[in-house]
Amino acid sequence: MSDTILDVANLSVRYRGSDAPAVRNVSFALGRERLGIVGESGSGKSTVGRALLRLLPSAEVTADRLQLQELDLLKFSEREMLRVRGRRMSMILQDPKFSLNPIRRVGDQVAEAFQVHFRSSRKEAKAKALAMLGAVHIRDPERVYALYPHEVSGGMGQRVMIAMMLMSEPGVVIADEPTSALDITVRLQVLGILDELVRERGIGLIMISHDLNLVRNFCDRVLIMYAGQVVESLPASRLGEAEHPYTRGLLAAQPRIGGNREPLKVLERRPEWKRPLEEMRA
Ligand SMILES: Nc1ncnc2c1ncn2[C@@H]1O[C@H](COP(=O)(O)OP(=O)(O)OP(=O)(O)O)[C@@H](O)[C@H]1O
Repeated sequence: MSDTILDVANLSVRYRGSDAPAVRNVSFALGRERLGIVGESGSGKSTVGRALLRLLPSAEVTADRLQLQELDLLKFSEREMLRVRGRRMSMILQDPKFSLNPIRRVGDQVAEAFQVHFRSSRKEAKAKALAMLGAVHIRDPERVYALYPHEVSGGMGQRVMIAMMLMSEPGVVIADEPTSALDITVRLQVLGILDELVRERGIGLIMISHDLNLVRNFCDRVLIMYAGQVVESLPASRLGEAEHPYTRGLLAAQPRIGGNREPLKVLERRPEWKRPLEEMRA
């Protein structure tokens, strides 16, 4: 891993009115790499992503450290966070339809992302938006610029969202299930674009997913979350050597093409799985 872009220590989140914290003592450092956060539904993955951007008005968020390059985010007011969100750290969500304004042309929305952050002229923002639509491999940027969100396919919409997010040249991108609504060929194209962001633009990418196989093949490192905690953290290439019983259970429950035709294993959760690997070893 190269130099640290984002450093998180003991991040915890409790939603108001809830007895148990949704996220407990999550720590990690992100470099110019692809970091996967994987875990079952409700394990707290998206809450981590939203807490980093402080998009949780109905929750109590605490941490010992939330450092984004030179910025100490723990000291930032809501007003100061407005300049961090989208500018220094961005998020891509599963369904672009919820993030795009349905009554405005997609190109104007991409251009606006530039105008807002850099206070540029409309002409300059349009030129930059067209270049960025080209950079995410949209073949005819002029034509796509003029389309409305309902006129673009899911994969094209996701590329438009990535272009919009890149306009501000963020250092960290959080992608929350960015490809789960896409078919397999389009999914591979979008993953290819995200991969380019890391290799060519040097961003740090956090890929939130429930798909262990995707994370194993795409990411450099993986954090495994269970019941709000990171129970194990390891290089993606060494996932097969995972030791935590929950991770081992997840791996055993993966369907395999071409494997023996056996009934798929069902994951039976145990109370002791709530202990991270280090505690189990101690
Ligand atoms: N706005 C909210 N108010 C109260 N509780 C919430 C809220 N959002 C999430 N939770 C709870 O926090 C826990 C973690 O949810 P989170 O969405 O982070 O999990 P996840 O791992 O991302 O799941 P999924 O894969 O289904 O998105 C869950 O128990 C969920 O019910």
